[in-house]
Amino acid sequence: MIKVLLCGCNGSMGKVVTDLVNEESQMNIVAGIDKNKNNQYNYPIFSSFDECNIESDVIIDFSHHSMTSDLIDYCVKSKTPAVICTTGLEDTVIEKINSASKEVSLFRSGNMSLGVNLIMDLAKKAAKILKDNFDIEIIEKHHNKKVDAPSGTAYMIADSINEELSNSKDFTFGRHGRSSKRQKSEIGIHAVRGGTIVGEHSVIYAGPDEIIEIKHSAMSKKVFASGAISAAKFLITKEKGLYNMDDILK
Ligand SMILES: NC(=O)C1=CN([C@@H]2O[C@H](COP(=O)(O)OP(=O)(O)OC[C@H]3O[C@@H](n4cnc5c(N)ncnc54)[C@H](OP(=O)(O)O)[C@@H]3O)[C@@H](O)[C@H]2O)C=CC1
Ligand SMILES: O=C(O)C1=N[C@H](C(=O)O)C[C@H](O)C1
Repeated sequence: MIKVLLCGCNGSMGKVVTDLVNEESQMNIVAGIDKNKNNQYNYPIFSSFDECNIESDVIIDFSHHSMTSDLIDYCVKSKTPAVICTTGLEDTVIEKINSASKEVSLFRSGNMSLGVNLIMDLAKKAAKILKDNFDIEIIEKHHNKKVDAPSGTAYMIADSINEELSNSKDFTFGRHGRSSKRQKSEIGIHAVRGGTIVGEHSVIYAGPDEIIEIKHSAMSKKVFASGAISAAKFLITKEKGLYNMDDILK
């Protein structure tokens, strides 16, 4: 039985992960971490890693960026692998994850769905073929409870396109103003928030007299929870290191 510690267990994603793990025969949540200790589950909830005295085989984290640094300290100290799905991480925390992965196995992805990881490949390929003749804009749409903007996925897509173009692009976030004419080197990134939109990402390539659009829509939060559960099963078989969805999909 794989013992899971679920970080952010009382959040929207925490609830979906709990329901899906309950359907698994070889996996079980042994404890949760959440600042809100209101308990609707059959496992104990701790408000911090310091309080947590229950051993686990793997951590699944859908919580808040302010928690990630403590999560990494706990992973290193307890040698527990973690699937980090939380977005909005500061650069210093990303660096901390990268160096901690020399001591423990960590998996990080801003989007745990199969589809987004496929469109990242398509987006890179399109950018390479279309080169400088096409302006690239990314539009992401999410529910009105989302804390961070732009989304982790929008950053992932923009970074992978930029890498493909030898890091020649700058990111412009939510363009506005009287003198805000688009520059050739820009990738525009725009965040829309409203209602219960689960998560939509479009990459638009606007060229002379034609437009190409690559789009992914998540229809429920289950795709992310199920991706995180698959990543947890994958991670516990791996040596220390940093992994992402590419490692599962290849
Ligand atoms: N990689 C992926 O595929 C996906 C990533 N995400 C990311 O996962 C994260 C969680 O998303 P979601 O479930 O929608 O968010 P929620 O806000 O619904 O859930 C987060 C939970 O963490 C709790 N929390 C907040 N701050 C702390 C803290 N400092 N210590 C302990 N617990 C804390 C919240 O408590 P309270 O409500 O009291 O603040 C809440 O219960 C986000 O970063 C989101 O972007 C989401 C979906 C997919
Ligand atoms: O907060 C969310 O809901 C989501 N967050 C992730 C992100 O920031 O990209 C992934 C998904 O789109 C849902």
